[in-house]
Amino acid sequence: MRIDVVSIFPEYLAPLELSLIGKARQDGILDLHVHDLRSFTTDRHRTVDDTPYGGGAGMVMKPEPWSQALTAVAEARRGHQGKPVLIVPSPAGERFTQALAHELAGEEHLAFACGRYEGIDERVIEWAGEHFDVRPVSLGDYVLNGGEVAVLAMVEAVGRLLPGVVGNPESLVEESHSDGLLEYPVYTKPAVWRDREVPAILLSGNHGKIAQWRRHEQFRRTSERRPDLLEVFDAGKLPKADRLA
Ligand SMILES: N#Cc1ccccc1Cn1ccc2ccc(-c3cc(N)[nH]n3)cc21
Repeated sequence: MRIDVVSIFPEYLAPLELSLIGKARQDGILDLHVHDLRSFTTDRHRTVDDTPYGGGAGMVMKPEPWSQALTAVAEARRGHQGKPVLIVPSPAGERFTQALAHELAGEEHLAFACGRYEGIDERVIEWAGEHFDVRPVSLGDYVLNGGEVAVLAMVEAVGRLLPGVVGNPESLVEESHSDGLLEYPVYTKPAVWRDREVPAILLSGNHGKIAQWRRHEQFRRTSERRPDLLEVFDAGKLPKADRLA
């Protein structure tokens, strides 16, 4: 997979050189390119923002540097099938979920446009639709100062799903949200720590009972912490009788 990220703070994406994503880049699984939006400006001051039409606080990102940057990104993949996906982090986007991470992990090429200030001139989003499948995406119902933090999270969530990135693919199966539920609690040595014991069932060696206990814990946790997920789960999946299977 190729990933292009455009930002006025390219150094914000440096953490993507570390750990599993960094190794995926070294292994050639992930081909990540970070572009400084200011390198696509033409004025002496390398201007990327201006005052908003209609007034209001803050500044808005100018359209022309973005069109130059995104054209360069689209041309980097010319000749490949279909339109690349352009993810535009935004408080006004569709919610980023594990399901969307899986969908994006199936793409050949992802581009991310990191806005700042009060956002990117809306005409860029409209124009970009000629060259990309444009997806405004929200990390959650809170406001960040820009798109970079959201891109770090999304690149990690998508990258770890690519074959060969996570050592044991089995670990991707039972984690939170993979089956619509939160994951069960995990424990390791010592068996007793500060007078707190590991649940005895986990030391029993009875794998059927352990699986049953873990499933029950998934439902208990999800019911306590994210009852909204249970509604979705119930609407779409197992009959109640199997819920604690
Ligand atoms: N746009 C905007 C905006 C609007 C009002 C106030 C502050 C901003 C800052 N901002 C500029 C770019 C940008 C990108 C993504 C987010 C973002 C995503 C999630 N999930 N929260 N915040 C915010 C971003």
